[in-house]
Amino acid sequence: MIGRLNHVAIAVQDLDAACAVYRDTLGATITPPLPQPEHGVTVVFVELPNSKIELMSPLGEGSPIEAFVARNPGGGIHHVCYEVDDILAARDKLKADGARVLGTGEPRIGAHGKPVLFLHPKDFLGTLVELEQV
Ligand SMILES: C[C@@H](C(=O)O)C(=O)SCCNC(=O)CCNC(=O)[C@H](O)C(C)(C)COP(=O)(O)OP(=O)(O)OC[C@H]1O[C@@H](n2cnc3c(N)ncnc32)[C@H](O)[C@@H]1OP(=O)(O)O
Ligand SMILES: [Co+2]
Repeated sequence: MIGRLNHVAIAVQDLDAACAVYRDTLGATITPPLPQPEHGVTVVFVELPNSKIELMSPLGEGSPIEAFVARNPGGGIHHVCYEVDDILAARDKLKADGARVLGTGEPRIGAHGKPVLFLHPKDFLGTLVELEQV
């Protein structure tokens, strides 16, 4: 069901400092910061030849990454995002298998303008999983 790895996300408190690490120290190409108010984060993508790293910091009140960043003040890997062809079919299969789909259970538009859903980390080996329909 899952296809390519779309991105690995790293949550940080200070997005500028995180960008400096990837741009200046690691020599990567990064995109400009993109506020995602519906998701409560500001994101920057690090463009790699075979995938992407999503650097993100909390935006606004009640950000879903607030608690994670408080627990990991120096930053930490937050989620992995896999591509799927049909996000509703994937969701329905996962729900039937007992996986917890987060939020309302309805896909929302993510940072790439495509529908995304999140799956509870406790159901996937301690790793928060994002699905993106491509
Ligand atoms: C823009 C878009 C895009 O790419 O297009 C994005 O990525 S937006 C990316 C931001 N959006 C999201 O993450 C949306 C989905 N996420 C959520 O709804 C939330 O972050 C939850 C996954 C429900 C966690 O929320 P929160 O940390 O407030 O809950 P909590 O403190 O009660 O944590 C419950 C348990 O889950 C664990 N836990 C929490 N976040 C975790 C994570 N990222 N990875 C692994 N485990 C995690 C906690 O340690 C805790 O375990 P213990 O009970 O053992 O202590
Ligand atoms: Co993401």
